[in-house]
Amino acid sequence: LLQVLRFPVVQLHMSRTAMRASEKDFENARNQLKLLMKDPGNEVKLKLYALYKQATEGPCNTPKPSMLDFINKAKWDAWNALGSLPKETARQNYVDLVSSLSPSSESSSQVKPAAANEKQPGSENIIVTSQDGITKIMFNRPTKKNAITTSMYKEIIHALKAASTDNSAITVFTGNGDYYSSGNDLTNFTDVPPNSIEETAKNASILLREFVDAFIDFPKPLVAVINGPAVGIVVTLLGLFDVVYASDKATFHTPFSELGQSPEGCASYTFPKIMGPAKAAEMLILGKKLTAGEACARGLVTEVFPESTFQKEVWTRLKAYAKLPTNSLRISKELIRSNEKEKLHAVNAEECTVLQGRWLSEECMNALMNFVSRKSKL
Ligand SMILES: CCCCC/C=C/CC(=O)SCCNC(=O)CCNC(=O)[C@H](O)C(C)(C)COP(=O)(O)OP(=O)(O)OC[C@H]1O[C@@H](n2cnc3c(N)ncnc32)[C@H](O)[C@@H]1OP(=O)(O)O
Repeated sequence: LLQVLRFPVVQLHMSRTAMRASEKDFENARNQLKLLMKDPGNEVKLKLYALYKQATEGPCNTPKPSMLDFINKAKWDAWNALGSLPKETARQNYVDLVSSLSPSSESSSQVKPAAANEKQPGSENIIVTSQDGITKIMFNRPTKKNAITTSMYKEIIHALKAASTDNSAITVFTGNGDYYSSGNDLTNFTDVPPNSIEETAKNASILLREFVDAFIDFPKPLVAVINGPAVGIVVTLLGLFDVVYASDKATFHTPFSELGQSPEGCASYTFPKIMGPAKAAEMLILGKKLTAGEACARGLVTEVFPESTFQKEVWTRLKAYAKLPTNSLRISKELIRSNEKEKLHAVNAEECTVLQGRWLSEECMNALMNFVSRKSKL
């Protein structure tokens, strides 16, 4: 059986290293900043200040300046808004932001704040655009029902990091085509040499943990615009979103037991909190597929719209929300979420460890074989 399932050879360690800015990258970014020809404007300068302080000193720890001390108050607010963002993440965000200001930047997942509806170079499966105060991250693999490949996980991590410091007020995930997303691309796990299976499962677990961490730490309002059916990880992640709008043709399915797997995306913690343990078990253990209306009644979805008016109504509303004061949006989100962060990181770590074991189980391998041989469709 192990020889039939050949897992893909992926270089997750490499990418992980690449995502973490070193002290040297940080120092280079500081020098690069001094060479900037154009003033990036006050908003960006405040972000740079806040990220620098967070990266070097950690969370804001100085007394709040008086209301009349406008400049120091603005700086303090910007730093304080970063809450408990880890030093490492702040350092990476600082490097990303400086890199996005440099005209010579060639970063493939850089979000260009002013560029409306522009595709990221070299990244067709995930399209990131920024317009009207909204950064939109779109799954764009409609022929495969927007299934998420290994490289798409990495691109999303990068896009979230860039979006956390760009000029947008809110960040929105949606799907292109008839599906929101069919979840993990099952072929991620079907083309690996037998002697690399354990290492690949370990690397996948590391990548998954980093991917979910990026959602837990995301500082701005995160909105899901669920245009169609959603399966697996894109459903579990919804517990980490702030608002979920769904078309009435959307469905929500977490068939983990059928796949020999177990919940991820912190759903083992967020779903029982959102809908109560009995309803959560029905989804996460028994794999019950919900309609959009049912998901809304359980509190997983904020509001359901008729498919005929879904896009128009939702985007009109989001554009209006994106005009709200950005610091206030962040601070309110921080208040709602910060108490949970430590717990969520611990849950994420535990879920990834359990899944790593599941991916090596015979139950999981049989399910993947069934998918590949087209014997099973959910
Ligand atoms: C770093 C690793 C992290 C891992 C994190 C773990 C996450 C757990 C999960 O996300 S579990 C959920 C996994 N997803 C599924 O189990 C869905 C599998 N797909 C299906 O059941 C069906 O395809 C469907 C119900 C989504 C749609 O069925 P339909 O009959 O309408 O369409 P097709 O089956 O013909 O699909 C069209 C083509 O798309 C390919 N495809 C769809 N989903 C996936 C997928 N998840 N992985 C890989 N490929 C997928 C499908 O194979 C068809 O391709 P083809 O045209 O080349 O045959």
